Amino acid sequence: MQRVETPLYDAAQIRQGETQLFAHHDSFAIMQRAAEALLTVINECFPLAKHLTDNVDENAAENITENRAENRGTYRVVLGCGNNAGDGLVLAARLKQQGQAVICYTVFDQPRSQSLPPFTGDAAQAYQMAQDSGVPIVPVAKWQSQPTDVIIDAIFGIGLDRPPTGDAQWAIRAINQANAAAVVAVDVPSGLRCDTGQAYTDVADEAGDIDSIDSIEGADLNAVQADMTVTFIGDKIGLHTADGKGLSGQVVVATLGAVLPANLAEATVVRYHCVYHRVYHCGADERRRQQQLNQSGQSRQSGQSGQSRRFSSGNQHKGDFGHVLTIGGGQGMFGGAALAAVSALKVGAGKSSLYAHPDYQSQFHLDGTPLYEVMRCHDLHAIDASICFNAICLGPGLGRDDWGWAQFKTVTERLTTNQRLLIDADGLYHLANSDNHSANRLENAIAVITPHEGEAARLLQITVAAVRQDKPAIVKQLAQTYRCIAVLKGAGTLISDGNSVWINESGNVNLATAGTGDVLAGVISGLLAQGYTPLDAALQGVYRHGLAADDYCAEKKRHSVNKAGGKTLRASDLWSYF
Ligand SMILES: NC(=O)C1=CN([C@@H]2O[C@H](COP(=O)(O)OP(=O)(O)OC[C@H]3O[C@@H](n4cnc5c(N)ncnc54)[C@H](OP(=O)(O)O)[C@@H]3O)[C@@H](O)[C@H]2O)[C@@H](O)CC1
Ligand SMILES: [K+]
Repeated sequence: MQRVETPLYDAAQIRQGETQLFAHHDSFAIMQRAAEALLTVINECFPLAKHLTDNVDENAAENITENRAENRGTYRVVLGCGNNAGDGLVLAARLKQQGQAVICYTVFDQPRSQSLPPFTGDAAQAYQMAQDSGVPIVPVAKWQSQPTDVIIDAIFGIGLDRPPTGDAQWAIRAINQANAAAVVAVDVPSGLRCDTGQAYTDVADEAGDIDSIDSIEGADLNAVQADMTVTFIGDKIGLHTADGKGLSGQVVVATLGAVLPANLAEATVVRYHCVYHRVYHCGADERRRQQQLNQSGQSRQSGQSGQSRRFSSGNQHKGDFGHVLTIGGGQGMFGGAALAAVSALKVGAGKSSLYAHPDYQSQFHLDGTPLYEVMRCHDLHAIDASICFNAICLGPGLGRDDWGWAQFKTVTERLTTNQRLLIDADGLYHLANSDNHSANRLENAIAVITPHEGEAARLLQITVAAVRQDKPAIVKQLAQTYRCIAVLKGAGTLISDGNSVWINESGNVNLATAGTGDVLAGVISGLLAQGYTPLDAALQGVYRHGLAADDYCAEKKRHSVNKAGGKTLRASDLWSYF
């Protein structure tokens, strides 16, 4: 499988790109290029309204009908006070020149002196251009809820540095509630922090305790929900993770002629997706090499592209594909461990064993169905995990009680060098509560940890709100602190080896369902057992897990961003799509 990576940048790096551009080009010409890129995308993607609802006031409907009869669209451009607004103003002028019905709304007060333009620099020139083209420019107080083809959000771009308040906040809400066929964000959806993907909210951002997601769940986002974002100079981190993944819609990059560093090592964060070759063939030499690696317990060197050690000569034994031991399933919590153990098999592990609470030792069942394919492990002390198992998956449904803690201790105290280990769920709870000894032992193991935001907060002894403030930095910190590969789960899941950060492209809101994390733990463990490096196992596991959810949605004809909020996926549904 080949991994395709594209660099993502933060605002400071984008500003460097701007500086390079301005050394050779007039800055207003660059703004015009930005507007031209917006115009092209809007004309191609949203050629007149398609989805106006019936629920509109009559006058507005007449206007729309009139415009439609003349083959004209209606466009509303909402302006802030900086160059993001400048882009919007030039776009408005160009739309007007094309004969479209366009109106601009300003969210900031007009200057006290009417002789001064409300904008400065390039945005002032853009304002003049829009006025000369006859574009009406009115305060946002005149906003009426009437249907529109396209709303263009040009309030804030990379210059946003504090929560939107007053008219800006009001305008963001108005855009989100508007009856528009599409909302196009200029550069960045307003209210979204482009470096981290965290949106401002209507409640204090510092709210939230360690491990408590609920305390800040449900806050209204104070940011524009876009269908499409046309972003300039280079692609931005915040458009692909955390709140940004859902708020940005489809992202289109217009470089405007800027050349940012192509060397991925220079970019702090990359976005990736994987290209699949469904059948892996390899010759005798490769098989021999894989056997040697197996025997020595060494990991395969990772590269830009990771190839599976699986091969399809048709002459392999199930032992050739790795054996996973899942340790979990405390009292009343068997389901998570079972999901993980089966998932390891679904991604190609040869064998899967499960060590669970004695309550479950007689027979393994999931939803009433016996798990024939999962073997029982009876005594953790009696095994030498490094010999019997190629990977250990520690934590799904383990429980936070004494039994769970005892199993955690048994495993971590017996970790041998190069033991392949994934820690998830309650395993992470115990890791956070154990002394540094356990973290140090992870250094010797080939380890992957898979926390969600709450677990990450606990592992770093900070609040969930602090995790959300900068997830790219947090995932790196997790990898460095625990000396392993860290996977920070959520929209736009992040993976880090302590140096670089990857953002996964696959997956959708349906994955926010009980048990999907257990499936991911099993998937990554299954790949670890097959000989993937921990980084490849994490990257490919997260990608394949997301892709399975995307395939599920495509098949059920349910879209990944479901504005109605309906979620129908059950964790075990993913198995059919691996
Ligand atoms: N330069 C280029 O090459 C190109 C630039 N381009 C475009 O320019 C955009 C960047 O423009 P920008 O720097 O003027 O910042 P922008 O995002 O418009 O914000 C304006 C000002 O708002 C203010 N402010 C911030 N937060 C606030 C808040 N919550 N509430 C109220 N005010 C707030 C803050 O000013 P302050 O009030 O702090 O003085 C800030 O400076 C970029 O995203 C792209 O679209 C493209 O044309 C491509 C070429
Ligand atoms: K914007």
